Amino acid sequence: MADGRNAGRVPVIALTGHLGAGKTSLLNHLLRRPGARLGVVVNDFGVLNVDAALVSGQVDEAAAISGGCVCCLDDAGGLDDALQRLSRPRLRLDAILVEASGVAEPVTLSRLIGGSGAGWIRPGGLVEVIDAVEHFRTVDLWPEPPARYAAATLVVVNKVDLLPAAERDEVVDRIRERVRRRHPAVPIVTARHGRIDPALVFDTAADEDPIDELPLARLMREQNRDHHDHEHARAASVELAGPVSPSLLIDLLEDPPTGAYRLKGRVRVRGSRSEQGFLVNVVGTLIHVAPLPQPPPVGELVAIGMQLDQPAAQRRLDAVASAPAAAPDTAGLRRLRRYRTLST
Ligand SMILES: Nc1nc2c(ncn2[C@@H]2O[C@H](COP(=O)(O)OP(=O)(O)OP(=O)(O)O)[C@@H](O)[C@H]2O)c(=O)[nH]1
Repeated sequence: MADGRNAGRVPVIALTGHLGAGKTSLLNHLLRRPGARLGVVVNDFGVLNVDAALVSGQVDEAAAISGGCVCCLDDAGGLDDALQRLSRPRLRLDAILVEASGVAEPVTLSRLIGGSGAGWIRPGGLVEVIDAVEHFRTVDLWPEPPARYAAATLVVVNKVDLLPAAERDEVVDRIRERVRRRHPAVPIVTARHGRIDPALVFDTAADEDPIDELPLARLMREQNRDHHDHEHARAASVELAGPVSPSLLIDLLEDPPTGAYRLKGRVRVRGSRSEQGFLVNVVGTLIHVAPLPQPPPVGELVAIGMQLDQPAAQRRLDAVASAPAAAPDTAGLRRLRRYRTLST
């Protein structure tokens, strides 16, 4: 999605989890992924605990919040300032990652990001990292599952390598069951050292991206080609040669294909006078619709998820691509504009 950088707001993704759950490991893993320009906000008293080479190579500007936990600051001024700085268009970031301190409250943090008036950003999801070994001793201690599960758009059950092999499935199932009780639809993946597929979290460069735009990315991509350290997400995509039906598009955004964690696209719709372009993004239940300066000559829709039912997702995307959109669909346009208004 080459012009997404210029047209869309920068997604802000929060990484939360109890002390020592593996947030920094997950952050480092994401930063190691070539092909994305990332900004990082940590509220760890200014200590950016990532490899210095990675920071200088891939992160354009790191903003650190001092003064403790972001969600405890009176006016969240620290977070807003950091997001303001990192979302400046000249940085052309693909995503901003906020690593919360181990005591941050995910529900509050998610509200702070969602309600932030800072810069050109949009909420990009909240990844809750769970320590599979310590979880029932530290976080999930009461009969009711913790409220923090409800704020997550993705749950990563980390440190599964430290569970005795004979107990692994049982413990992971128990965590899954507790999370599901609070948040039935949230995707849950397991990981070692936070190694999840970065495609779940942000857009990464495709092999066909121009070499001079992302030289470092290309280099690392080539180096990493045969080095698979995580399970890959599945994806389905479709090219949109013509305008789409806004009603069908919104139906898709509100009820994504089974197993789709992210859905994104650039589309053209027919208005009463002219065609308009929109950038759409779904993460979990977050829907974001932004106008594009120009309708894209050719659009696309992409669905991504670890447990994506790929053939079913392909059928849903193909249905949007092939449905006739000859006449302006007034009711659909109204629904699309409502999301656009909610997204600003
Ligand atoms: N064996 C194993 N160790 C892990 C895994 N993930 C993280 N660790 C280790 O656990 C420790 C804590 O991991 P971090 O990534 O620093 O955790 P954190 O959530 O950022 O910690 P705080 O910032 O202190 O809250 C580090 O020593 C990691 O190397 C994992 O999946 N397996």
